[in-house]
Order: sequence, then C-alpha cells, then structure tokens
Amino acid sequence: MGENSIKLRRSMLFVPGANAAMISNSFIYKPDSIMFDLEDSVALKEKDGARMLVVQALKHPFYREIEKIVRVNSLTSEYGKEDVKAVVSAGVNVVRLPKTDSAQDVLDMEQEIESAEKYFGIEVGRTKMLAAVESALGILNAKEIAFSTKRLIGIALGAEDYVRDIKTERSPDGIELLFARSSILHAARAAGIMAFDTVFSDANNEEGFLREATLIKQLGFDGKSLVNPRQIELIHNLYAPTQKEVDFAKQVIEAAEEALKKGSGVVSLNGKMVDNPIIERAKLVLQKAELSGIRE
Ligand SMILES: CC(=O)SCCNC(=O)CCNC(=O)[C@H](O)C(C)(C)COP(=O)(O)OP(=O)(O)OC[C@H]1O[C@@H](n2cnc3c(N)ncnc32)[C@H](O)[C@@H]1OP(=O)(O)O
Ligand SMILES: O=C([O-])CC(=O)C(=O)O
Ligand SMILES: [Mg+2]
Repeated sequence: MGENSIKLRRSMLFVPGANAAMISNSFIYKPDSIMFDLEDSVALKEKDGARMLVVQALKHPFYREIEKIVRVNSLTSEYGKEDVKAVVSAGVNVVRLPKTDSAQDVLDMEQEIESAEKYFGIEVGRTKMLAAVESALGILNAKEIAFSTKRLIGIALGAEDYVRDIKTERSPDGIELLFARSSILHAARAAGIMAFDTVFSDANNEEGFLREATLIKQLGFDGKSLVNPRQIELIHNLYAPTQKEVDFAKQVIEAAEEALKKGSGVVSLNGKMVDNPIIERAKLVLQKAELSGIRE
C-alpha cells in the first residue's frame, strides 16, 4: 500500500442480513466499512430472504460511498455458492470468508468469486477478500492464509468461535486470545495486509470495549469488527492521534528536514534520537490526523 493511500478500516460494523430495519439504516452511522452478514446472525430459514435484502442494499445509492463487505456462508454449506454469485453480481467490495482454516479455503472461495466475475462481466480481481480465522487450525495456518492470494485486504480474528474451539471462554483481559491475536497480526504484517480484531459482543459495556480496543491498538491492529453503532465513535476517537502525538510528529519532521540539509542521518530532538523509523512513524501520525482528526 502506497504511503499516500492509507485506507482507514478502524470500524467494520456487522449488520445482520435478515434485519431489514438495520440494513436500511446502517449507512447513517458512518463506520469505515459495513459488513452485511449472511452467516451466523441469520437463521437457516431466513438465508434466502437475507441474501435478497443484502443484494438490494449493495445496489442502493445510499451505500454507494461506503465500503461494503459481505460475510457469506461457507462453501461447505448449501448457501455459500449462491451467496457468492449474488453479492459479486451486486458489486460487493469485499467478501468476508468465515471460519477460514487453510489457504485452500481461501483459494476455493477465490475460484467461486472469479467464476462469478467472469459470468457477470466484472473485471477479474475487482472483488477483494477478507479471511476470518476462527479456529486453532486456522491460527496455526495464519501465515499461509495471509499469503494465499493478492485479493486479501486483510485477515481477521473471530474470537467467539475460536474460544469455543480451544475450549475456553473470553475473559475481560483477553489473555486467552493473546496467541491468536499475535499470530494474526504477524501473519498479516509479514504479508503486507491489514489485521482486524474480533467483535466485543456486549454493546452496553463501554468500559470493557475501550479496554479491549486499547489493547488491540497497542498490539498493532488496524481496527475491529463491531456489533453495535455505539462502538463506532469510541474506536474512531481512540485511533485518532492525540494533539501531543501530532505536535511531536511535526517536530520530528522539522528536525529531519534540518538533518537532511546538514547531510546527517541521525539527529537529536530534546535528547531523543530521531532516525528513519521514527520519521516514517511521524509521517503516518500526520496522515492519520488528517484523515481522522485529533483525539478528544
Ligand atoms: C459472533 C458473531 O458472529 S458477531 C456478528 C453477527 N452479529 C451481529 O451482526 C449482531 C449485530 N448487532 C445487534 O444485533 C445488536 O446491536 C445487539 C443485539 C448487539 C444489541 O442490540 P440492542 O441493544 O437492541 O441495540 P441498540 O439498543 O444499541 O440499538 C440502537 C439502534 O441501533 C440499531 N442497531 C443496533 N445494532 C446495529 C447494527 N449492528 N447495525 C445496524 N444498526 C444497528 C438498532 O436497530 C437501533 O435502531 P433504532 O434506534 O432505529 O431502533
Ligand atoms: O468474526 C467475528 O469477530 C465474529 C465471529 O464470527 C466470531 O467471533 O466467531
Ligand atoms: Mg464466528
């Protein structure tokens, strides 16, 4: 990704595909991405209806400006292939593959997407993918998954299924997720794609949400899947640089320009070393401040 073209994906709001009211309103909350769900939030008898509702939303002018992701059903279910055809033809930006256990799972899904693109006369490769890893096997294969295809914008953790698989449950400090989060983060960074954290399901627990969001930001994640619109502003604000960070970044850039004039590689800023990684980080802080504003 070019340094002038960072795309913010701090907030990816899940919207249950069978809920017509939520689907018709979700764009007003302005998350970075909307994630219509056809998988686990939709009852079996509602799968076909949900697919139709989501297709309508994908085509609706209200959703033209926002990044649209759809979590489709697995290809091992009877709904997966129909889901892929429908959402690709309706112009989805990103297909989220749930319960990804291996690189082969991604490639199988990519093949379905490619057939649909060809069938509907869509440029091959236009539909991007996001692989959600939700099992012990998937975590052990995270690197191969992250490197599997150029279509991937990133990989995400699905912790509700993951804790069930490793036979534990989620705790307030999230110690049980540390290995999975670190694995996903490193696989994504090594492959040059984005890393997304899982949902925090208790929409009324603002303090718990902020604790978790602070942790995953510090670990290096680009953002988080969300279940409720009230979580959007909280995470946008948390991810916005502080005034102090912006002031420091400006000083770093000035010091670096001075150093360049003098022809020296390392400079000191109030006794702290300033060299290339610090300069690059300062540029990123300023870019983020421009895109997201400054933290309140
Ligand atoms: C493990 C997994 O697979 S997670 C992914 C699948 N799950 C989901 O997608 C769940 C999505 N979220 C939800 O269904 C709900 O937010 C819940 C169940 C978590 C909480 O429900 P509530 O407490 O009723 O939500 P709340 O009172 O905050 O709703 C306020 C408003 O936001 C809307 N809203 C709530 N969640 C969403 C959402 N995810 N997308 C769009 N709109 C939403 C409600 O419709 C309501 O709108 P209204 O004021 O116009 O009536
Ligand atoms: O991917 C997510 O964050 C939601 C999910 O399906 C899970 O946690 O199992
Ligand atoms: Mg899941």
